[in-house]
Amino acid sequence: MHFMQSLQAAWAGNNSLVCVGLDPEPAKFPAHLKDRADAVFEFVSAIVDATADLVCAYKPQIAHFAALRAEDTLERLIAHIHVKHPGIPVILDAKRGDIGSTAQHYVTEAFERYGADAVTLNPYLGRDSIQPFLDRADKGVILLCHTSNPGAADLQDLDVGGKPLYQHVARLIAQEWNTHGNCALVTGATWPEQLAQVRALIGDIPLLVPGIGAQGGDVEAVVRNGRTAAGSGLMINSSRAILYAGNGTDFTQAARNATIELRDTINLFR
Ligand SMILES: O=C(O)c1cc(=O)[nH]c(=O)n1[C@@H]1O[C@H](COP(=O)(O)O)[C@@H](O)[C@H]1O
Repeated sequence: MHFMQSLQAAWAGNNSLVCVGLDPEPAKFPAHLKDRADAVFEFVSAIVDATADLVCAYKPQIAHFAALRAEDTLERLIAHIHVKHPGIPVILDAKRGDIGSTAQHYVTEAFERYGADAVTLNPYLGRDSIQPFLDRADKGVILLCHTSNPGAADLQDLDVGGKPLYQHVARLIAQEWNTHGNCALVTGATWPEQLAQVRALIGDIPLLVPGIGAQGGDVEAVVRNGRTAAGSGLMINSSRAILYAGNGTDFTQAARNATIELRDTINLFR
């Protein structure tokens, strides 16, 4: 199924706008898992199995696996999600962006090697760097627009011809790059005003919104400023606040409870 169809189905089927970020940090794992040979897979797959009926997507972050020399674990994890929880889309958070000939290899990496349904990309090299991804109409192309970190303002808020740069990015993607309807944008939860500005520029294009939970973004402001007229259109990501909600033998139950709480809080404001 196409990414956008899977996302729509998961939004509706699970009545959830929650995206769980899969960012393994072994130092934070429960003690009983730490010494196990396959701890990373056991941890992240257990979190997935405990939350799959509560989410609209999963977002594994590639550096968290690569830094551990665990790319093979990432491949197995994505295959596990597809087999055990078919229909839940997987966003590979890789934030790629390079000249077109190299971008083609990143396309192969994301969609053939890892089997992701969507990938995060940095748009600042321009359209030709993104075109090989845009051409994959079945896959989601999720482009950084206004990121969640404090330094987002350094460049993304710069005035360019009377408007901040991020608004040019939003308009360009919505009006020119989204010809196959497979684009989404990243806007951080920590910048709710900018989130509202982006929503006003892009119609119903989906937004991936990281920055609630550990980064302190406000869920109500995100939903009110980012939802579509139908009360949807958002993939609200939380990683650490769900993954490490507990660190005992009941860590999956703690993650499940944190996900339920987030889903229900979001749904209050839709
Ligand atoms: O593209 C992203 O996912 C992303 C964009 C952004 O602007 N801010 C941001 O935090 N992220 C990612 O979202 C996740 C946030 O993790 P938590 O702060 O633990 O919920 C991390 O994997 C980040 O790499």
